[in-house]
Amino acid sequence: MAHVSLPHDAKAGPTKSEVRAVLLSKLDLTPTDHFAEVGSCTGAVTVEAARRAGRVTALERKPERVETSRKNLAANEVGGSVELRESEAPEGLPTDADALFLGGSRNYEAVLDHAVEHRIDRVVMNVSRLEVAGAATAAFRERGLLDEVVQFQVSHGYELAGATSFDSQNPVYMLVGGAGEVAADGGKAAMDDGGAATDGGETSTDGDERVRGTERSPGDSTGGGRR
Ligand SMILES: C[S@@+](CC[C@H](N)C(=O)[O-])C[C@H]1O[C@@H](n2cnc3c(N)ncnc32)[C@H](O)[C@@H]1O
Repeated sequence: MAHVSLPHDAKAGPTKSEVRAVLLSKLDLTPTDHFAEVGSCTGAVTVEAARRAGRVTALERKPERVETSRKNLAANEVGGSVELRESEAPEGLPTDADALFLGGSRNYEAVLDHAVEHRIDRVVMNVSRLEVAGAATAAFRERGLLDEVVQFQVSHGYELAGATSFDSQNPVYMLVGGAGEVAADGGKAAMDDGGAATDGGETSTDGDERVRGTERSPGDSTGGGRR
């Protein structure tokens, strides 16, 4: 897959290429998918998504960043399948998306409500701030959306005195899940379970809260996992 070229920058973003690689593996986009994005900013994720999904609807609340997205999409010869909307989600979100990425966190609870209401199959949110990560994790769990919480940090090597040292990027918290299998009760049962699980670990045998995940180690205690 071609490199993403970003000749136009914004005051935020881009989502770094290694983070995008993990994000794209979680979103698992196919040519039949309609992908919705909250916070296109530089358009780095939008470009990669447009190369994989059949349709992309990308929202950005700041008009100058919509322009930046538009120019970077053009620089990567991506366009036809992408609808860029200047809008603050959940306003402007499509109701028929198969996958949703929250790159911006404003109104994220209402955005997650939209995902539940419209049964969006894959939902991923990237967070860099610790407090927001905690609150967003709870919001995913309360809605029965949470499959995985992934935290990672990328460092780039550089040469120092004939050896290799590293520059590290900020840690990323990636919340991964979806509403494709949320029960008809709107996730209420999962919410009730979540209530039990957020009691400071008192109900957990190993003091370790676990989410419904797909790739678990043998010692993991919870079952289920959608994919
Ligand atoms: C960290 S940047 C996203 C970076 C982007 N993924 C990229 O690669 O350039 C977050 C962006 O989300 C936008 N944003 C935050 N909340 C939003 C919302 N509810 N609706 C639309 N845009 C939002 C911000 O204006 C900002 O441009």
